[in-house]
Amino acid sequence: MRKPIIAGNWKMYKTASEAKQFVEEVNGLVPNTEKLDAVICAPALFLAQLVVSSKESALQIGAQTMSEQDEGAFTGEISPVQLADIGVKYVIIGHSERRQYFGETDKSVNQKVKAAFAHDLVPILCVGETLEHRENGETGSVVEAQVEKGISGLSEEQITQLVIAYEPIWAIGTGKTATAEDANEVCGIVRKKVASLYEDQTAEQLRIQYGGSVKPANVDELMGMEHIDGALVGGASLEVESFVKLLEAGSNA
Ligand SMILES: O=C[C@H](O)COP(=O)(O)O
Repeated sequence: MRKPIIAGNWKMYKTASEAKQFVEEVNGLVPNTEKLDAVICAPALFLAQLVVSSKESALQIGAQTMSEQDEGAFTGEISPVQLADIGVKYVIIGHSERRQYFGETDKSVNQKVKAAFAHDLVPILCVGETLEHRENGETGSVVEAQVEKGISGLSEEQITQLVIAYEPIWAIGTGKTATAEDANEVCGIVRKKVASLYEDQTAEQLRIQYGGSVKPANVDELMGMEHIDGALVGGASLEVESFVKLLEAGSNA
């Protein structure tokens, strides 16, 4: 039985006071922690404050990206050492916006995933195809390649702790959701790929999220699918009401 994980990705939204207020409101509304991992991945600027604000609750705080380096002359970067030191638990790695706008590659994504594990952060490794890939029938091969390169060199144990988020790029922020069946099919491809590289029981423990216009209206159907263990949520994680509804759906899945 895989524990569901609902993670909000706030991207570059909210001010410090809005972020603090959100977390304080959500704190008491996070459902049973035995049944769900609830995470907010906030802008780096707010992480330290939010770790403190969420201390008494089950809400966990994640970063949206990080450097693969522990330290050094890398202006503007934030290291896994620094994230772990302030109590951050999760980090999104290789989000399609990072790949598209900030030049992240499968190679750098793999280095970041390894660096996260080296500092006891849980990486949420993002993969997903463009609309063009999908229309050309390349979804499976594109996602398989991203998975294989992204997890290269990880141990069996690390795979059981890893989270992979399947996010079709054409569904991000567009209001277009993959059908639950299509999303499940690709998440199944991800699991099968991992099973071809690791033990079957390891692949069975891997948690796979779907991301792309997840909202209260479609989350139940998505969470009901065999290979979908959670959601990585942008827009609908920005409002307390909709985020809490997603958490409830996750804990009932
Ligand atoms: O990381 C989250 C995804 O990019 C999905 O964003 P969205 O829920 O706004 O479509």
